[in-house]
Amino acid sequence: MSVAKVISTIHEQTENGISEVYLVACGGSLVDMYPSKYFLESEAQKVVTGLYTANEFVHALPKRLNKDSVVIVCSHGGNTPESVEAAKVAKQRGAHTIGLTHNKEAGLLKYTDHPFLYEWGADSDVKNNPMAIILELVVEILNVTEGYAHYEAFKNGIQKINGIIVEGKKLVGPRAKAFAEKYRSEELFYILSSGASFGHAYGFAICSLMEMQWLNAAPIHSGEYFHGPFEVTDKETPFILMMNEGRTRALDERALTFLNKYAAKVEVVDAKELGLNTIADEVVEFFNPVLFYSILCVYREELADIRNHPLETRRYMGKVAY
Ligand SMILES: O=P(O)(O)OC[C@H]1O[C@](O)(CO)[C@@H](O)[C@@H]1O
Repeated sequence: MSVAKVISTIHEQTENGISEVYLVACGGSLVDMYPSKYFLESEAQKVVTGLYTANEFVHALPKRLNKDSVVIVCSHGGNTPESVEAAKVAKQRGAHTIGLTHNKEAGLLKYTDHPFLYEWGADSDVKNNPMAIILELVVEILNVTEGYAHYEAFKNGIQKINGIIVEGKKLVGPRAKAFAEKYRSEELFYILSSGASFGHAYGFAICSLMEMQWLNAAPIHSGEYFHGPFEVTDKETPFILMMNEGRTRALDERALTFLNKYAAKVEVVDAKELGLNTIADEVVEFFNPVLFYSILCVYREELADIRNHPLETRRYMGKVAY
């Protein structure tokens, strides 16, 4: 079933229209949901949104959850116990569950009213990857519940984003190599961004650097940088700044101005330079994280290569009990 059909079907089944959207997952899958939380919190006047790591959803279930709620659960492998349990709990409460996974045998599907088996891999069009599908789901929810004035502009952006990424990857290829060469021996990185992309600052820190490279890392919201974190700025500490297109660019620019003055190890990934501004102004900000995820994959691959630490290497995950 298409995204639009799934949402209209759910909407017709509700008593008073969809009232809440809960976005629930773990790790990288949770990161993919952040742009949708940002979108709904920014654009919706009535629909309430919650973003939960799955185990917190299970242990601290929101009281608002009801039969007019939509719970979107994403699990790449489809069997993360916390995520499967979250879908089960949501279903028990009578909510409408949408499950996204790359595994057609996923345990998650047992508790999913509306499944999406998505594409994955470097060759897939990003509009068929979970981050874009979840964004489309929430755009559709907003459109059926309250109406969304920039619906067509958003749809247009969805058609454009993969082409922008293909060109962007070519542009950053040599830079990512130089980045890996320069930073190969660093053990700590701070990752800055804002708006819809803050989730990806968090994701690059916890998944790409901590999980996949066993490096220390922390995300910093570009706005929050001036409210504590900037005190650690010096010429030795590396910062990666993802600069957004759209309303929160001013926050990223302010951070850049300070970093240019007081830091020396600053890597900038700029959505404007990468051509994101060909997407309409009203919706462009929601596409920043889709771009940054793919572009930062080029950086992490170069880093993994030069450090001789494959991205799949794990010490604990799938090896010990936890
Ligand atoms: O998306 P899934 O399969 O539920 O996996 C969640 C897991 O995947 C990762 O995001 C990436 O390996 C882990 O952080 C997390 O434990």
